[in-house]
Amino acid sequence: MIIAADRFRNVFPLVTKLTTYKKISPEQIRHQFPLSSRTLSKTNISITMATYASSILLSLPSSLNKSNLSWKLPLNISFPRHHHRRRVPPVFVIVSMDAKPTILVAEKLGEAGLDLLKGFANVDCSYDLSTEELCTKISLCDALIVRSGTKVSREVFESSGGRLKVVGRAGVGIDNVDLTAATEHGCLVVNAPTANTVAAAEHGIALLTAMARNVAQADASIKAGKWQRSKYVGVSLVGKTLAVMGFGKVGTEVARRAKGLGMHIIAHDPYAPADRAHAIGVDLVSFDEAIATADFITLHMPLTPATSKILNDENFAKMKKGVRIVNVARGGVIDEDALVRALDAGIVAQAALDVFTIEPPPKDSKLVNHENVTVTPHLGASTTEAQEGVAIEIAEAVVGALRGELAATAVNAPMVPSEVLTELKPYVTLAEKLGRLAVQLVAGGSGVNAIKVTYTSARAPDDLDTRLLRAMVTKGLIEPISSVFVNLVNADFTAKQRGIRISEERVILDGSPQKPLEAIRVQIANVESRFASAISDLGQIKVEGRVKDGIPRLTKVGDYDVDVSLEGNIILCRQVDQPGLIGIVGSILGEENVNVSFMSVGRTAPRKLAIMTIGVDEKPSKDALKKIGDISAVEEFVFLAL
Ligand SMILES: NC(=O)c1ccc[n+]([C@@H]2O[C@H](COP(=O)([O-])OP(=O)(O)OC[C@H]3O[C@@H](n4cnc5c(N)ncnc54)[C@H](O)[C@@H]3O)[C@@H](O)[C@H]2O)c1
Ligand SMILES: O=C(O)[C@H](O)COP(=O)(O)O
Repeated sequence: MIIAADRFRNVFPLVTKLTTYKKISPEQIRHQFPLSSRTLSKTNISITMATYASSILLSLPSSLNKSNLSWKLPLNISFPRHHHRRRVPPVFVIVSMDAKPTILVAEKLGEAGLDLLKGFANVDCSYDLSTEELCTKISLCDALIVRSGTKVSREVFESSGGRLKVVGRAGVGIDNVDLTAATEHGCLVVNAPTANTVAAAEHGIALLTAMARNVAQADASIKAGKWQRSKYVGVSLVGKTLAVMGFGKVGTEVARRAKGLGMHIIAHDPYAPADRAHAIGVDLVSFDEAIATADFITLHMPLTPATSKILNDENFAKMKKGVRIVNVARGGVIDEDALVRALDAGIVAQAALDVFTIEPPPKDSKLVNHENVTVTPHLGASTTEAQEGVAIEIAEAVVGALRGELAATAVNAPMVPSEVLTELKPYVTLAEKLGRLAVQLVAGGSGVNAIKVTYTSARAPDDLDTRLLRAMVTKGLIEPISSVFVNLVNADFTAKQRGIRISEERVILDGSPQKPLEAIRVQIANVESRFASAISDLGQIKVEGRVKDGIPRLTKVGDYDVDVSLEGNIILCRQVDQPGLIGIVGSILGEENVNVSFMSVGRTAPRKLAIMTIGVDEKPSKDALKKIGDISAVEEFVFLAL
């Protein structure tokens, strides 16, 4: 008997000439035949002997030409001897006879994208799968496409048994995909970062106007048989100040549209170039100014450790009484309990929310049920047009990745030849951390657009491929301030898209070229710094590092020499060099139970200005940082997370 998955019916006529067959689904096959078996590889045919005495699973690789199959089964298989003794006819379970890969589409995808996929692969559209069902199916799939509703957890990668090569996220945010697990399982993750921008911006405007005119509440009221004209008097938008928090792709499009409504637009984005904002008549302002002057606030920043619950009790208290808030970014950027308190206190007059910390939110959520709150179920990207665009963008990315092409929207680390990686590993870490440090030294409102990376090395340029290092500097520069994930594949693309120019310079040293590099320097031009001492005499933020005994170390900040290992978090202080200061700072941190991993002082001359570098395992509280700032000898300081 031959048991085969339904999609191989096109080959059944061949088979049925020899025997009878029964159609069952791949899940039934897995269920019926435990496949924890050994795999034999013979020529290009892999044969798995199921542990079931009378079953054999054939898995024919996609490279095999079907017309070559002679059906002289069992080809190279020798049956377990007891088969013959017991005269049990063998059961052949055919799970893959097809030249095409299989793509599982686990959430609804636009037709144009599906057509593109179908031209290349077997496409299995199965929606609303439970985790168990997804884990069962995944072992038969080469690629998986999801939106934000499917959790692609470690369990999914483990269940794939190594077959899953690509996960495509049909949208921007990939918080639902376990990237670490994907990378560990050698699975590329790609997303579609641009096709839903306009849809998200339009939804932001829809919520803004619907909220201001009580559209949802009035609609519910009239449907409940009421006619409450005076209850639902709204507010006008024209002439009001709208603060756009996060001036990236979506924020910029919201700003453009709100200008057309006659609103006055300000924006806060520590990393957006001011000239791009000015070009559309928007002023970039500080966070505090934005929230204190706005009549309406619209959120468009990514969810990162720095933006998590950024709208909290403390910041609601700084807002104009009666402010109105729109969120189509991520639920986690608002402290939802604090928002309920601010609504009850009348600080926030209304809120319109598309996204929630937990999705779907609990039925009894006070926030969702608040009468001054308008909600939609994460619909920002849900227009026909955006979903067609996203579907095409993701289908092209997934097909390209399955073909082995480099993906411009890859979000996790690509494979790097192991010899290259082994040699460059500490420099890769150094490059990323220098990028992270440099961008955190930029003062809000400065914009980041001109970066220079200098490599000092005794190697000839041809013997040192700096693409990986440049990508890692870019990753360090962009990831702390964005929802974008950067790697070797997408680094240049991402930098260009954000208007960041990265130039490279090589300084060739005399001497032994044994070490790939002596030092890496990262400079950011045309910006102000949160830590003035980080500005070099050339007027640029400058950080430099070296690898010593395999450990990446920071060796220069601005024109000051320092020497600290790049791990944990760092507090940089500029102070007048004097005895006892290290002790004072140490005890402030000690009182807070913040573990100090190292302290080092680099000075220009005894009792003159010095830079103290303090490594801390935890982030000190605001109070502790303030106490450090209040020490009279401390002229400036900054906390930097690595
Ligand atoms: N509701 C939806 O369906 C929907 C659709 C698309 C995007 N989104 C979400 O919207 C957000 C923005 O998406 P995008 O495509 O514009 O991303 P983007 O990366 O283009 O823009 C994000 C901007 O936020 C800025 N930023 C970073 N940290 C900041 C901070 N602390 N304060 C202010 N600004 C900060 C960045 O510099 C960047 O310019 C993301 O969270 C994304 O997941 C939601
Ligand atoms: O991150 C995104 O692209 C948006 O939040 C849209 O998510 P969705 O594809 O689940 O609508």
